[in-house]
Amino acid sequence: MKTPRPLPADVAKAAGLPAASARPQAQPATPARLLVKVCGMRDAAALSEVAALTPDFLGFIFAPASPRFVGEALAAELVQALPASIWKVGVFLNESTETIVATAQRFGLAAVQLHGQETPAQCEELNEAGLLVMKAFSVGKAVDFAALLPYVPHCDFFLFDTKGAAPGGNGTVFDWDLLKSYNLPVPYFLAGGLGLEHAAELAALRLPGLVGVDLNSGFETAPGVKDAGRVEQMLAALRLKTGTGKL
Ligand SMILES: O=C(O)c1ccccc1NCC(=O)[C@H](O)[C@H](O)COP(=O)(O)O
Repeated sequence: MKTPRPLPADVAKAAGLPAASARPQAQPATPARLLVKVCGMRDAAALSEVAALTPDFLGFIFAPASPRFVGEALAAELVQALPASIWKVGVFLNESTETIVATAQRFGLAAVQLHGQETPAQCEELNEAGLLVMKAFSVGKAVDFAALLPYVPHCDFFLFDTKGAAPGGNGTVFDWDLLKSYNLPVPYFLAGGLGLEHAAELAALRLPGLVGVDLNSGFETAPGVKDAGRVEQMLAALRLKTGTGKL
C-alpha cells in the first residue's frame, strides 16, 4: 500500500487540516482560508496563466462526454511540468481503477476526483495506489450524510456539487444551508455554479467541514478556457497572495 503524498504543511495548516497524511478523526478546525481548486483545465495558454496564480488544486477532466475533456488538448508533459506545489487532480466518471491509475501516472496526477457512482471499495483501491481521493456527491433538495459513512475511511476529501442535467459543470448553485448539519470527519470542497458574485459570501462562509471551493464554469470564457483575471480576483477575495508563485 502506498501512502498518498501529504498536502504541503503551510497549505494544510491554512485549511485547518493535519500536516501529515493522517486522516482527520474529527472535523477540521475553522480554516484560516479556503483552499481553491480550479477545475476543467483544457486550454494550454489559460493553464499557464492560471497556474502562475498558484491555486491549491488544478482539475483536469477525463470524462469523454464533458466539454472540458482533456483528450488530446493538453500534452501529459505539460501537466507534469506544473509546479509541484499545485495539486493536480484528475476528474473521472465511473472509470476503472486500472484506467484511472494509468492516467494518473501518465499525467503526474497526485489526486483523483470521482464524480460518478464509484463505490467505497474503489476509493480504497485508489487511495492504496497512493492517490489522494476526493469523492464528489451531487446535492439536490437534501443530503443524506449517513449514506456517505462507508466512504469516510477511504476518502481524503468530499466535494459537494449541484445535482443537474450533466454529471458536473452545470453552473448552478445548491442551497449551502443543507451543509450546516454536516457531521462527518472528512473535509469537503463546495462546488456548483460558483462565480465572482459569491466571492464575499464565500470568504465569510463558515460551515462545518468546509475547507475549499471549486471554481469551474463561472470562471470561463468558453468551456475549458479559464479566465485568469477572474480567477485572480477570486483568489484575492479569498485572501490569497497571488501571482508571485507563493501562497
Ligand atoms: O465540468 C464538467 O464538465 C464535468 C463533467 C463531468 C464530470 C465532472 C465535471 N466537472 C467537475 C467539477 O468538479 C466541477 O467543477 C463542478 O461540477 C462544478 O462546476 P460548475 O457548476 O460549472 O461550477
